[in-house]
Amino acid sequence: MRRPRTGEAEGEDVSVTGIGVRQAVTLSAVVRRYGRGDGQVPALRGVDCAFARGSFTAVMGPSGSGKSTLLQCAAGLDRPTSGRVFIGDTDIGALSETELTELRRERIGFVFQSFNLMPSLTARKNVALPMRLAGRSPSRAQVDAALQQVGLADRGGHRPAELSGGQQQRVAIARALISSPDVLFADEPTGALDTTTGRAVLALLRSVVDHAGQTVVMVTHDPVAASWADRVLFLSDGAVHGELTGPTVASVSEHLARLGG
Ligand SMILES: Nc1ncnc2c1ncn2[C@@H]1O[C@H](COP(=O)(O)OP(=O)(O)OP(=O)(O)O)[C@@H](O)[C@H]1O
Repeated sequence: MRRPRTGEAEGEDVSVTGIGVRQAVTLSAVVRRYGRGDGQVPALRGVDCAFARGSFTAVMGPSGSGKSTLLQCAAGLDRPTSGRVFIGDTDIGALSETELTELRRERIGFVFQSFNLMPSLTARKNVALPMRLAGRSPSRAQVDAALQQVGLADRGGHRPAELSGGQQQRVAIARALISSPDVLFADEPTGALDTTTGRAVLALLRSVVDHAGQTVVMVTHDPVAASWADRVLFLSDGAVHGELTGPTVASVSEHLARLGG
């Protein structure tokens, strides 16, 4: 079984000294409120956490606890109401929209539950699309290498409808990996998959960390999916409520039950 590697210690410190050196992503006192006045919803109430380079973390918690909001803020897809988010040592709140777009393109990959592939494009063209939209044409070899990494070297010419759900998600992961991002964020990547295909996607995320040294942060409701991670961070009501290193299905389920999730 996997175990957290050296340097990926329990209670990883969130202090400024670790930023950019050991941490791929750091959130400091992050608050995110939606809406205004009486209708305001505090989705995150002051979150401090960090994700070590080359680690796989699952983020869990009851529905509405702020998991997706945390991921969106960490990935620079949403801006916190207050607090700071660092990718490596870059404070992304200090970036202009153009700089943030550039940083997301170069250093961050995002995978969604619903794959979000273009139905009319082949797997190869889907994988190449973000780079093409950014005005760069990846080489055929680059695209094929990304498809190879997710075990779909022989499916490049297929359209999404000709692929299984698990294969479609692997194409989406190849699309996220083609720019060799430091961090891959995944929001319920196995939520729409059956157990077997979900396991293949989790094995792939695991190998992205173990073999490519990238950092994966995954939101999930599933204790089995979370048990593939090095660490589980629990959220409840917009705040961090504990973490587990070396999670097992049983320990994750027990912690979730205590949170009421
Ligand atoms: N765009 C939005 N506008 C208003 N409120 C929002 C918005 N997005 C999220 N919220 C609220 O913020 C809180 C946290 O939402 P979030 O989606 O981050 O939770 P979650 O833990 O990912 O939930 P789930 O497990 O159900 O997907 C919830 O109360 C939600 O209703």
